[in-house]
Amino acid sequence: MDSISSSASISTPSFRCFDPTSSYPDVPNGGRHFPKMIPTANSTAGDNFKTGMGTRTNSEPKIVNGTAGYVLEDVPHLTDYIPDLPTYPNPLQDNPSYSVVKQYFVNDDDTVAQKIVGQKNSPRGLHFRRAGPRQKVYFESDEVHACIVTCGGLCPGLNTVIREIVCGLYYMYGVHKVLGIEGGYRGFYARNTIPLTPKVVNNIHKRGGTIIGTSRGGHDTSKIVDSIQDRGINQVYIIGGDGTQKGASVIYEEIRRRGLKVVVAGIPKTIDNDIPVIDKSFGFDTAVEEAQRAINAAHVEAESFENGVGVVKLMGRYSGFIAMYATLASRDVDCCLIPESPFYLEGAGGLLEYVEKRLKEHGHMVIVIAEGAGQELLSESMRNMHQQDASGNKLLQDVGLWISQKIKDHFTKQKMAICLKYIDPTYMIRAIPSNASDNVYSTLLAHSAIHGAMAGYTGFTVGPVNGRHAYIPFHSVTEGQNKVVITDRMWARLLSSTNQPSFLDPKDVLRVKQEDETRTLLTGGDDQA
Ligand SMILES: Nc1ncnc2c1ncn2[C@@H]1O[C@H](COP(=O)(O)OP(=O)(O)OP(=O)(O)O)[C@@H](O)[C@H]1O
Ligand SMILES: O=P(O)(O)OC[C@H]1O[C@](O)(CO)[C@@H](O)[C@@H]1O
Ligand SMILES: [Mg+2]
Repeated sequence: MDSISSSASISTPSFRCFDPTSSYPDVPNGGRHFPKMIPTANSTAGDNFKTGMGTRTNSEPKIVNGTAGYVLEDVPHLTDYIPDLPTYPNPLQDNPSYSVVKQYFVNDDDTVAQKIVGQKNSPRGLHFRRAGPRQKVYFESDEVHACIVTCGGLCPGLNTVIREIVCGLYYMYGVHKVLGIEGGYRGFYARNTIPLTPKVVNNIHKRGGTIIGTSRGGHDTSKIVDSIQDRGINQVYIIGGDGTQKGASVIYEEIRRRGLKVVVAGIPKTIDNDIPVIDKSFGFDTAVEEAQRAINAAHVEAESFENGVGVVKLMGRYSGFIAMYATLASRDVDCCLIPESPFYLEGAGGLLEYVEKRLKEHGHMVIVIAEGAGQELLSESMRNMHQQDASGNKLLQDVGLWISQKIKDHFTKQKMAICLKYIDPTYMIRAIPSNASDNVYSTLLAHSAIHGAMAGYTGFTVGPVNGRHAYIPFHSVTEGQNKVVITDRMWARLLSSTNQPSFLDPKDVLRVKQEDETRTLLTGGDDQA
């Protein structure tokens, strides 16, 4: 990367740090004491955010500009705020399994492009630091005290990620101290910890759920970092969705503010596949596969009865990827409804007209609906717009029940007998163990996170970008949401496979296209294949 010049916005140390284990009576914090910090000249840079300890300062994004429109969105490193840290040779170089690999270590300058489709004169665009083992590490094996926490909803593969962090640290880096934090973020200060060894985690990948438990809500940054500091933890692996990664980001900022040699590594989890930048989230494939079983049941029921209608509700709060992929894979679905594509019931081109047409032509039909679809149509009485869960996520009404009732009411009025079966497999598709490909994917995620942490990178989420694993700054994955783009080819494929109406008039199509163009310009990413 000789041609690359650093821009002025590269973050520089905000604090000089002292021994994290010592305490100073002159730094009060609710009766506890933290290592003394000396703010440096640029410690006021960045945006302010509030936590339990008052107004704090966010570190700035690390942006590196190169030639021909090359931009690197880099991740923080411990040496950004703790200069002169000693380094050690990577123990992997003596590992018999890995020493045979030609060029095992990743070149420090390697980056991964977010946009891989280009034209002759198009700018090179956004890049992320390539994940993988480095020649030098910033921790000695017996110095590492790692912890793992899982937050948010369940997802197939959670146990595999936990297993592979424990085994990877143990077998690749000789790290023997790993703690499981019980019950999500609040577990740091309100629950017990579980020592995790390769023996404890040996068989857990065959089970659904998470052996260390999870929760929503309960994110008290100060208490979490106090607990990290008190326990002498110096590598924090945080597995969770968009909310969790936001939580990880503020934990990282607080750790940095205190000047601690503690890395924070996020592993993105969400069966909804709604985390931006990364290709796909782990557990998604498994969930889609399981959803097929529900669709299959709905189809068998529907085709066995006169005017049979099968309705299947699948997860997907804001993003309809599970519904879209399950529909495309199944080929038995006549209509797929997702949050990104508004629809209407009555009148010409509406859903009820389509159901009637389909029943008259085929005698049966299957509808797949994502839980977040059509929420705006639910009547006021059914809506609970202001209800939220413990993490502040909007609570949704059961759109599957609602749409089933609307279809029944319509055909009662038409005096046409139908036989409707509603299947709600919601939790079944996320409470199962991961399939083979998600197991392998989860293993790679865990390994990428470990390599990054050992190499001193921090404040990052790991994930594949165009097939290559990369370290991605938290803000890149928390500032947006991955959604089905209904003007891209994948949704068109779906429409052509189901033959359903698009429910859009030409004006809507134009508006949606314009929104998508703005999105592509802002993110610099490619359209959905
Ligand atoms: N803005 C935020 N700042 C700090 N912590 C947050 C924030 N949003 C959510 N969290 C914390 O992250 C944890 C998980 O959040 P949430 O319940 O939204 O699940 P998630 O990680 O988004 O996963 P899922 O995909 O299941 O929704 C909770 O403990 C919550 O308190
Ligand atoms: O009932 P819970 O645990 O809040 O989870 C439901 C939500 O979790 C998700 O699966 C995301 O993890 C959403 O699709 C769904 O709305
Ligand atoms: Mg979420």
